Amino acid sequence: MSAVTTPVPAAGQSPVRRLLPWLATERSRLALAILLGFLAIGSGVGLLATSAWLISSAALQPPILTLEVAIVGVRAFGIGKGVFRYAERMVSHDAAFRVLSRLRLAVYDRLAVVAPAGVPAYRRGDLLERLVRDVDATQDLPLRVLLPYASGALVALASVVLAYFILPASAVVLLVSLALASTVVPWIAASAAADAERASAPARGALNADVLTLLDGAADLTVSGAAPAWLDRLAEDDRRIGRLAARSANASGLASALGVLLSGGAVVAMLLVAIPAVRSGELVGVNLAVLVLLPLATYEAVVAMPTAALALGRVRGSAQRVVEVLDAVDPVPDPESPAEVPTGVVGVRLDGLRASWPSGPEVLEGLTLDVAPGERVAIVGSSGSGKSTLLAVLAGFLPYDGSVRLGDVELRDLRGSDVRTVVGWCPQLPHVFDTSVVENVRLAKPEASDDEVRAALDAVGLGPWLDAQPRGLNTSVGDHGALVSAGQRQRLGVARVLLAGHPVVLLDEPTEHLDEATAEVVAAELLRALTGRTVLWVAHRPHGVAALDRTVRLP
Ligand SMILES: Nc1ncnc2c1ncn2[C@@H]1O[C@H](COP(=O)(O)OP(=O)(O)OP(=O)(O)O)[C@@H](O)[C@H]1O
Repeated sequence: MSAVTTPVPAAGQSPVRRLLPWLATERSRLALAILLGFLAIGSGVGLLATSAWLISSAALQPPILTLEVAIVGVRAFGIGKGVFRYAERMVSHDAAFRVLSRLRLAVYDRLAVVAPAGVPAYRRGDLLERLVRDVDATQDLPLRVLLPYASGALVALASVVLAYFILPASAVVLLVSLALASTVVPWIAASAAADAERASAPARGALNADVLTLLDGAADLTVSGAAPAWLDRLAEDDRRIGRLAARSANASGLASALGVLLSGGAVVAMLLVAIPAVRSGELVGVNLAVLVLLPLATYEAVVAMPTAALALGRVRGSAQRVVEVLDAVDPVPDPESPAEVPTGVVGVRLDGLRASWPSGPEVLEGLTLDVAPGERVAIVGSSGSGKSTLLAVLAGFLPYDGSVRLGDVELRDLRGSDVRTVVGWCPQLPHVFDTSVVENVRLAKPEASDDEVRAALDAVGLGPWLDAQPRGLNTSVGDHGALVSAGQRQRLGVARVLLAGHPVVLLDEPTEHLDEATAEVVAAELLRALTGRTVLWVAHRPHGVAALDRTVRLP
């Protein structure tokens, strides 16, 4: 289960709203970041306004003392702008990364809970893209959407109030221009790029999936002459992402142009309002410069809003893909009050067992079988008859109807993690990690000594092969076992199960890739090492099976 506190998302909400509870976990840091952002942009406005006043006043050559406060103000605002911006960046990124790490852990946790049968059927590269890039993209919600909008709106409001006190009519000019720049311009930008922003995350997922397929299947694709077609497909994926990025960039450029037009227009409008006010004596002359520069300074508060609107579209696309993983249904939920784990040598009893894969047809249709404690049973049957499915049920990865008892305990009454302390499973194609032989086997029992690992490897007949390797136990197996044969890879998986010492052992065709003579020897060794444990051995071929206690045929 999760090691961190993660908010429970309410299903049915929009994907972006589903992220808000995660943001709320960092609300104090985010509030501080908004305040610092306000002070940073506010210092910029203060700097320009004070400078304008200072320059205008200095032109009238007053006694220097009357300018002292403004001179200090210019310095303070100048320094404050940089210092506050730096502090805002530190605090906001700290908060965003904390949220991000919680969200990523929640996604991992979900995948760990629902795996393997409940992992959504995305292509591998696409799932990777969701875990990495899409989770990363959600940091834009606090950094590029929430903060610019919140601190920008505060500064805009403060500037309008300042303008009001200098000349009420100027506040209206400023308010209209800022309102247009913070609502209409972002809306235009977001509308122009909406489709592109929504489509960019799935397009990246497709590219990633295609790259992985090409890399994984490079040899087969090259031999079958299909590689050029896949390269063309990648090029098309790439062009599609390029087109989407160009549409976003065009929208962003359009927003910048409109923003410049608006701020320029506001300066002209300010002049039109302020000059008559100076003539009529309503406005002190030196404040004219302040009012004219105010829209330019305040523009910094709204300049990020179109970008924020575009970022929101992007976040929406990515959040949707992250939420889909978070919503993946656990096919075998843990019971509310789990039963005690059975101890000692455990038998397995199936009574009317029915099981299927999620959204697939029923594979096991009422299987009954009694395996006594310590008995070793071969499970045979035609391809697709459900042998591996039976093992997946026994390992607690698939839900079932009927009854499955481990010792005296019904399997569905146990926690999944408890089931797997009793039952060890070596699948047909065990995963090997790109590390040494010893580390690949030791992951089943991290505290095992080299001698224990070696004994397990001997029991699966890998002793002579290891003796011939210059690096022995430290021999590397390569990426996906590229440096070992299929039979060796299979036996590394079996050695893992042997080492872990589960009372019930499920082996899915452990001698599948071996020649007949080797298969007989390995099977005999293996059965010796498994003495005293209950074994269900799925087999296609008869090698070694004769030495088991009995054979059960699936219909
Ligand atoms: N991970 C899975 N997701 C969905 N369906 C699956 C999955 N694994 C197997 N199936 C389906 O379950 C059925 C039984 O498959 P299973 O692998 O249990 O048969 P098997 O007897 O072990 O076959 P084989 O001898 O060829 O390994 C098949 O129709 C298959 O399509």
